[in-house]
Amino acid sequence: MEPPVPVATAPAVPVRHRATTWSRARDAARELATAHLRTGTREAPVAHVPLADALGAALAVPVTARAAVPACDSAAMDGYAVAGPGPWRLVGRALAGRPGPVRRLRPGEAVEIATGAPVPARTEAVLPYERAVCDGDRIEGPVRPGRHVRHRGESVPAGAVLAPAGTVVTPALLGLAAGTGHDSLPVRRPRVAALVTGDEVVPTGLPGPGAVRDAIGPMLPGLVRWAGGVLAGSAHVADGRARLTAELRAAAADPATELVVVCGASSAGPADHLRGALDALAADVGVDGVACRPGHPQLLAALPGGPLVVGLPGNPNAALVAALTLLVPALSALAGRRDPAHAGRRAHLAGPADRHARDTRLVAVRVRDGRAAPVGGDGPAALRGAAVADALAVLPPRDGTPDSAGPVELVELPY
Ligand SMILES: Nc1nc2c(c(=O)[nH]1)N[C@H]1C(S)=C(S)[C@@H](COP(=O)(O)OP(=O)(O)OC[C@H]3O[C@@H](n4cnc5c(N)ncnc54)[C@H](O)[C@@H]3O)O[C@H]1N2
Ligand code: MOO
Repeated sequence: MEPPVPVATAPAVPVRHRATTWSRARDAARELATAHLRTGTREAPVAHVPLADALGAALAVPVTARAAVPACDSAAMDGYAVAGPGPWRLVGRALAGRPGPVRRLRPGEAVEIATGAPVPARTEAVLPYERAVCDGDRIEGPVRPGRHVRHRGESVPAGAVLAPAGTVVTPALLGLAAGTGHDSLPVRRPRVAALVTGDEVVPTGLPGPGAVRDAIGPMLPGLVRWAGGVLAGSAHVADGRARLTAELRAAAADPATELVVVCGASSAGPADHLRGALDALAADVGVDGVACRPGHPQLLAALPGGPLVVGLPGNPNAALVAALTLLVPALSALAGRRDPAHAGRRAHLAGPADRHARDTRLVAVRVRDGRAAPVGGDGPAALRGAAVADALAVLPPRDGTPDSAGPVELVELPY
């Protein structure tokens, strides 16, 4: 046990005033993570995961079609496969998934055929039922050569590149992969470990007097997955620099961990030990404070030879903003995919929202018809706004940025 922290004490570390601007911090997070990857210190191995588990992950390598689509020349309409000029004599019926009645057609012959069924060799066109005139086994109707026949590989030739590395696996990509013969996909999902700090923080139930229910831990699995990673573990850490240092050292020792998120302990109070712990571990701190509201005491560091560390403030909405500023850009870069939070969407503000003199403000908004209406409830400790918002509007600082009636940048919220 560590001795209790004296009530009146100097700050754990001196308050620093090196805040990075918000937009620079967001860009730096991606740059630092990309540079970190290049050093080869940590990179998630390529995992071949079943299709059902690949949704949302980023492709680690380009994926090519294992099979052509369609796999053979086939009918694009229900009707009659015909050869030569009409009228044609009906010689059988071909259904998808069953062997056809004849291997090849002779001029003047027709086979009744279902959409998707392989056409017999020498088929010149498919005559849809709607255009056919039938009299017993005699068929007539207008056709053009090649009409309503899908040729092998017409949609996807075998071996064609389906999607480049970094593509986020969507339902459509899952369908495409399955349709071209894949049962699994090669993805890269950086592993993230979380340390939730604070003696007062409890993980379940109604918080008793002086206790605070953990509101950040439950946000992390979704945030991490949205950015292309996987939250491999989460631990509660009681306040204390030695404890936090030990937990960070342990997390760094696991070679599978690429990023550690520390919640709380990020500010300048007597129990805020993150910077002290990082100093003890000789971490390289790349972003130390961000000029934004909420969320300014956030940081990004790299442990020597080990994972990146993102420090999120203890206030839950400040933590969410910080996660969108540093964690999501860094993690999506580690995953080799686009950043889902910063997609370049913009909208006009549809209500009053005060700018801060020196810091960028991030305001919870609902976006309708290109207009972003502030929803309120978005102070540092309040998640009520973000919980019902579509996005965060980015309000640049008043000082040095002229007033503008133009649209503001939006930060997407995870779902
Ligand atoms: N002298 C200064 N004090 C503070 C500053 C500052 O710059 N100078 N910054 C303020 C801002 S802004 C924020 S945000 C907080 C950040 O605090 P920490 O990251 O050090 O976090 P704590 O002090 O541990 O907690 C702050 C607050 O949040 C509650 N908390 C903590 N963890 C959780 C959790 N997992 N779920 C829900 N709530 C949590 C904690 O009980 C506190 O109420 O510092 C300000 N102070
Ligand atoms: O991060 Mo604090 O406002 O900025 O809660």
